[in-house]
Amino acid sequence: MLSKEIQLEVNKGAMLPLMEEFYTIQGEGFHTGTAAYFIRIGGCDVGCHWCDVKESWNAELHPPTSIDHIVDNVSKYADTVVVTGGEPLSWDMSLLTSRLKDKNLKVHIETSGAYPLSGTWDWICLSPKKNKLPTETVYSAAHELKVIIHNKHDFIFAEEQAELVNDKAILFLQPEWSKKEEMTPLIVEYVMNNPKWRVSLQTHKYLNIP
Ligand SMILES: C[S@@+](CC[C@H](N)C(=O)[O-])C[C@H]1O[C@@H](n2cnc3c(N)ncnc32)[C@H](O)[C@@H]1O
Ligand SMILES: Nc1nc2[nH]cc(C(=O)O)c2c(=O)[nH]1
Ligand code: SF4
Ligand SMILES: [Mg+2]
Repeated sequence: MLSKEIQLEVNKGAMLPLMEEFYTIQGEGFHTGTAAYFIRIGGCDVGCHWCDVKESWNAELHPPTSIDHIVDNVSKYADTVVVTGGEPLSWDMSLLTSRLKDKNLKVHIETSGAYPLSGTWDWICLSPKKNKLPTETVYSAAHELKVIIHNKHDFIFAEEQAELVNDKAILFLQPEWSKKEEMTPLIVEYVMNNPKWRVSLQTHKYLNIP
């Protein structure tokens, strides 16, 4: 249990349950191949059975960390920071993103969109999940839509989500890692037949980097 004082700071978004931070190459989606500093915030109740960071789900396992501390570390590295999780929109992202913007950083988010949008973002990657669908605020602001393909039905889900996202969003299909041998060839064929979509791979996993 957090003390009342710390809980208040977390509620304001002045402290956040930080799981890990690392400097790496963005592995997925539109910005694949570019250097970025990742901040992974704990806490997610969406429950994707194939999630590759289940250790992030329980926020209580990750120490509430002041955003000043988080921001001080970031600016030593690249000019782009990616906030991910867990589900970062479980928390109020306003204070964190405004501090990052004060440092002239480009601020990106990886989100399921399951909670209303908070914060100011240069790039929003929306990866919608069937279990807990995105809120309208995220559909309308997303810059890219990245749908994970774990089985054939996910192509139908992808088309439904493409109808709901704003029409400027760039559309990606990404194989679920444990099914990649089966799904990647289907994605390749699908994108050739439906060229409004692009392929996204988890390239960091092929490169053996974080
Ligand atoms: C771990 S999530 C954290 C951010 C947010 N909760 C979300 O789902 O967008 C980061 C990205 O990894 C993707 N992802 C998670 N597990 C995956 C897997 N097994 N295979 C492919 N992509 C995966 C998610 O869809 C999301 O785009
Ligand atoms: N290199 C690298 N790129 C990523 N893009 C999105 C990631 C995430 O977990 O949100 C991720 C990640 O964990 N590592
Ligand atoms: S929404 Fe993101 S962090 Fe949460 S379970 Fe799904 S993939 Fe994992
Ligand atoms: Mg990842």
